Amino acid sequence: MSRDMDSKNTFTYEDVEMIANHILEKVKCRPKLGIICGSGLGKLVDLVEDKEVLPYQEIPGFPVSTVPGHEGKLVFGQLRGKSVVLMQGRAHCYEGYTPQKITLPVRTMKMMGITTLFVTNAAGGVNKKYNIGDIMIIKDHVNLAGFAGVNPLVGVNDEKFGPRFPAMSNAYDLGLRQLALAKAKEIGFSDFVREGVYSMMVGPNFETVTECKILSLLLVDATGMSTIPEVLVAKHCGMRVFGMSLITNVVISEYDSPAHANHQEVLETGERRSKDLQQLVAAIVADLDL
Ligand SMILES: O=P(O)(O)O[C@H]1O[C@H](CO)[C@@H](O)[C@H]1O
Ligand code: HPA
Repeated sequence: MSRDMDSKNTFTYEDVEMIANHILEKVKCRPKLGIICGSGLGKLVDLVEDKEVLPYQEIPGFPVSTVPGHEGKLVFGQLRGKSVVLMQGRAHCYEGYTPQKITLPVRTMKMMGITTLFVTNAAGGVNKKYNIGDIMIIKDHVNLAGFAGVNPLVGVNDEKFGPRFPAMSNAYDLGLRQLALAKAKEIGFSDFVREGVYSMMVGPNFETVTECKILSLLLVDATGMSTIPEVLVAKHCGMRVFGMSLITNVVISEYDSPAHANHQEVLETGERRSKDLQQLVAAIVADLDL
């Protein structure tokens, strides 16, 4: 397929179909479950057996992540007896990509037959009760980037993907959230697994103190720089969505505090909690109906 796809910022239905077929010609696996791994969470691929790996560079049009902690590979294989594809790393708008480009992999997964999407991310804890290392099951989001016009669904709408005005009141599937909470309890994780609201600002800077105070007033529990565009596109094309944030740091909400957020802390927390996250994802996937 032509590498012209790489310079595109928006993709037609036919473009996405071509990219999906290109991938399916290269791998034997035919998954129904897709998992996007957030910053420092790429070790989730350790759960996968019979791996088939495709670097994003080899997939026409796919944005290549430039951020440490995002490998940039599509990993197919078996996870607890189910065929899956993991995105080991994602691209973000702050890297200079359009919202349509960073969500191309989601539409491509849909076209490859994925019906359920798990999104994971590293996030800063806004809720004062949250501790570093907690896992937050996402029950809803506040699309702050969307308030500023950053939304992958802006533009001409092709009904073959989904409706012009998709509902978002049920973005994070209730059944999957209940399954995740039940599994967390079963494996003894209830003390550090919570349910809450995620928000996204474009980044790449971390939030100011006043911004953190505003997030709290907006009922946000954890904040990051990703995920929401992927969820919007996944829901638009009819996928079932489940989301989890690892609280890698707590946001700074006191003026004149000497502390500051940094990506190294984000990656270190991801590393420290990777086994727990793997255990929870494995337990959920084991009982998932696909
Ligand atoms: O959302 P993910 O990709 O997990 O990454 C989060 O971690 C990075 C900041 O440390 C930002 O990219 C933020 O979005
Ligand atoms: N803010 C925004 N994005 C993040 C954070 C944060 O505190 N931690 C990890 N990603």
